[in-house]
Amino acid sequence: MIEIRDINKSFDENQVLKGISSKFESGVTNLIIGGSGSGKTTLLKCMVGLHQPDSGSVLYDDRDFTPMDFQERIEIRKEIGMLFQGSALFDSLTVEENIMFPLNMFTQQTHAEKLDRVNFCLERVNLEGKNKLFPAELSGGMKKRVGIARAIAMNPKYLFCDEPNSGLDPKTSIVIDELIKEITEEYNTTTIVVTHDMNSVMGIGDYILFLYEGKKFWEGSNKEIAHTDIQELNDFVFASRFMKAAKAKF
Ligand SMILES: Nc1ncnc2c1ncn2[C@@H]1O[C@H](COP(=O)(O)OP(=O)(O)OP(=O)(O)O)[C@@H](O)[C@H]1O
Repeated sequence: MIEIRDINKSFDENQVLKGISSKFESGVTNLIIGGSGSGKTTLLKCMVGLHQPDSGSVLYDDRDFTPMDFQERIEIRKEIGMLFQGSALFDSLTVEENIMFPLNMFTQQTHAEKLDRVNFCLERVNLEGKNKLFPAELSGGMKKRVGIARAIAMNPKYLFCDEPNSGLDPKTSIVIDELIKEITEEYNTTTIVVTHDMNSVMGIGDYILFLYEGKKFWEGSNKEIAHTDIQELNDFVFASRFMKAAKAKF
């Protein structure tokens, strides 16, 4: 479980995060949603230590991450898997080398042990045998799956996904969403997904945190979101004519 308490973050005069508190449970998919510029990525970066919040705390299973120095954070960092926007694979490395990267960095395992783990992760994302391909030889959906395989290589307790569906067609997006949900439930990870994708919200949003102008505006599940009367949330989630019509049928 990850808890954030009263997170504030400004860039010069621009206060981007305004006192955000929330709890993200393990074994469920937690989504952070909100319009462009509402502070989603900044919050994610504050949580993983890429930004230092001005005030507030981030607790990983009761371990306060915020006051820790670089060295102290390493233990928690080893427990974090990240799926970056655009997959962020190393183009000059093969699929196998990409997935092995965190194992080389953080473990003392033998090559055979690391290869076993790579093969296990590749199988888990349905890409067995693709070890020697380079990212340029993969489709967008395959790249995301390799990104997920790399993110789970260290058997993480915490999984962060930044816009996992960006650039994917709707069908492939659902495959990626389902994979994230399955992995979360199978390994009981605390999973946090930043997304714009309303199919993800309705499909896998066990817990949803809606940010609006840097504030926590609403929290709840995908079942509850269909019945909310909050104008700002409705305008965001049910923005299209199709979604408005679909909502009327819930
Ligand atoms: N490193 C930075 N320096 C200065 N301002 C920043 C920085 N990072 C983000 N901001 C500002 O913080 C605000 C929120 O940005 P953020 O990227 O967190 O929003 P977002 O909700 O993730 O948006 P999007 O959905 O478009 O990715 C924006 O006004 C942005 O310009």
